[in-house]
Amino acid sequence: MTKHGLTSTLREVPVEEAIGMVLAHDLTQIIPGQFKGRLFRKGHRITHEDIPKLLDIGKAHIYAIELAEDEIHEDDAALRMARALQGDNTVLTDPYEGKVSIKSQIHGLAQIHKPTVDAINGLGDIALATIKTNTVVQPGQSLAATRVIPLITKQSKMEEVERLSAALRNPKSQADQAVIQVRPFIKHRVGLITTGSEVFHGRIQDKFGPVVRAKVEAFGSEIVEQRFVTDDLVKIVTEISYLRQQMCDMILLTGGMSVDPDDRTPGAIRQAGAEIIRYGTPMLPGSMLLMGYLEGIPILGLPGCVMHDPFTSFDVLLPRILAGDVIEEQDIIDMGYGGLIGC
Ligand SMILES: Nc1nc2c(c(=O)[nH]1)N[C@H]1C(S)=C(S)[C@@H](COP(=O)(O)OP(=O)(O)OC[C@H]3O[C@@H](n4cnc5c(N)ncnc54)[C@H](O)[C@@H]3O)O[C@H]1N2
Ligand code: MOO
Repeated sequence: MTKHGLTSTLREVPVEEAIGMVLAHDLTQIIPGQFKGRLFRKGHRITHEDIPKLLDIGKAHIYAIELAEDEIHEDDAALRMARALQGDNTVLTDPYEGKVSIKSQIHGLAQIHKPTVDAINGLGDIALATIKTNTVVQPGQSLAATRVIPLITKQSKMEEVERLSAALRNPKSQADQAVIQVRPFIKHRVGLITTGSEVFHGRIQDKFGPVVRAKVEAFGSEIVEQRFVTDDLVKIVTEISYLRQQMCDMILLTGGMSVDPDDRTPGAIRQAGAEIIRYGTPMLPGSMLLMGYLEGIPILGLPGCVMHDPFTSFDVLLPRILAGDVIEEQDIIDMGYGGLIGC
């Protein structure tokens, strides 16, 4: 019995009979003047092709580990864990040195269930490292890696990982979720309203529209129409109604979001009948952003920094909305912790 409560034993085996067995120690090869290093590492599972290589370094016998009934090799354990964790739009790498990576197959939004990740890492002997939930990922990007710390571990640990993962699954319901999955972006028809008399009267060129358009298009959605309007509450409300009639399924307004007398945008969004989730978002930059819903469609007031700063509260909310999340007040509150980007 080892400190991990294992009962596996060491056995001396002729190499010809060792296929499929697990090497109990590193094996070093030395070719004078050319190479000195590890030929096989401890834990390697011996294959048919290994036999001549072992005979070449003078090994007629090796020490192999014989697993007890309730034990599992690190590679099998890592794979079994990864299979239990993986959900939609993910692929697994082959196990290597007790590690399996879970990667995204698509451009989408990573969804990682933190309470389950924490519970798994609480079990001991196994490590599950993940990226943060709601991260935008590209095809091939790693989402998580599982690793078994000892060479051999108890099957019961894997059963616990499978039990924790299965507890989240509910295939017949909307709430069905894997511990690690990626959601695709849904194509939205976005309407854009650019406020500001200086832009409307042509005193300055619109710099906001191109920035917002590029961000929306990066997720596969489109700006179907951009409307320009002065700092007039009634006129802004009229433009919101117009875009609603054009069957836009998301409305964005730029400018006029702070405290100057000409900042009419938050008032207009309210006047249009939107439910305001939050005006004021605890992130810098992006603190003056307004998140609301108008007849169920997302409506956002974007402050000036969205045009200027590369990453703001808009870059947190936009991918979530386009992946189909309905933003609640708690989501906005949660953005403050870690939300100081620089301003
Ligand atoms: N006393 C306070 N002042 C400011 C606050 C505050 O809380 N209290 N917040 C600051 C923050 S944070 C931001 S962000 C800005 C918010 O700006 P607004 O959204 O109100 O933007 P505007 O005042 O309309 O314009 C700011 C600036 O950007 C130019 N602009 C606006 N739209 C366009 C466009 N489409 N193309 C080109 N340039 C544009 C505009 O001419 C102004 O120069 O407020 C801070 N102040
Ligand atoms: O809302 Mo400002 O938008 O933080 O720079």
